[in-house]
Amino acid sequence: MPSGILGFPVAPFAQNGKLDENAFAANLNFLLDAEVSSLFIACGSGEYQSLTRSEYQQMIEIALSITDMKVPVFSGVGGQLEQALDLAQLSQNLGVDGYLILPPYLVHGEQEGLYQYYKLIAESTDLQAIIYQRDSVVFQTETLKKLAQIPQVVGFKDGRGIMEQITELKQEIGNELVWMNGLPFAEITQPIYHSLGFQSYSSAISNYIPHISKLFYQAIQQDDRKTITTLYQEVLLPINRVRKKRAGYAVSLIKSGMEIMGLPVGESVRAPLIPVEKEHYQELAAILTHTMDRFPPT
Ligand SMILES: O=CCCC(=O)C(=O)O
Repeated sequence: MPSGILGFPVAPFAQNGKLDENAFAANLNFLLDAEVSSLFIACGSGEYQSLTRSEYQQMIEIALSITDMKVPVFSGVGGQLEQALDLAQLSQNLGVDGYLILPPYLVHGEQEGLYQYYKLIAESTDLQAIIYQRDSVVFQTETLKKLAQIPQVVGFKDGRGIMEQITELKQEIGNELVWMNGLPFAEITQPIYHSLGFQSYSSAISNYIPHISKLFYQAIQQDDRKTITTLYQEVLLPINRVRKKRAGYAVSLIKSGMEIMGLPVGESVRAPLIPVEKEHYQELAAILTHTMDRFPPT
């Protein structure tokens, strides 16, 4: 199971709205050069909800080809149950190492229903399965305990940030799972999650300023409070303030950050996401200019 900084590439779309395979490959190579511990393909930042089945397959095939087993590759599966089961099988057939099970869409489930949804998907293949708590899903301890008993279930990723709940989950279930911080801008809360024993997190900014991700991760590991505070004040909190200005900026701001840093991605996102507005784009550009001046990549 991966630990440390988890890479979550985007799904670049060309001017014609189609998946830009070359830009996607460039994003993957950039993340590999940044030494992320693993790649999570077609998840939230990869606009899972908007991909066609063939785009999904293309992204996984490109990722497996480029990584060439250098790092583990996980895919996103979820939403409508039958689609999730189909994509889980496709992921296994293509050769991924595991998948992140995203929540169901449109409906809120009772605990028993959530248990059955994640169990059916996790048991549908032999792959490593990571339970992703986000949006409509909040697990009770007993539910996650039962899921942790499923052999394929190896990890839990939190995207809700309910501190009391995840403290109890971690204390009650412990080392039966690998624990990951999966909040939209995980660096912001990672010092807290680290203290709870969550050693890994999905890093959106590793798509465009990976040296900051690594600097921050190392500062947390070494309890270097001075560096943590400096990065919070000068980089992370300013970016997060822009991210919070519009729904969906957790994804579209990644593409703008990559565009500003000269990475070939294009800014288009698929509805209901919206591209970053000019004013916010300029705010992010100013933050990144300051970031590169103050913390140049070594
Ligand atoms: O990129 C940050 C969050 C990534 C994530 O959890 C997802 O893509 O689902």
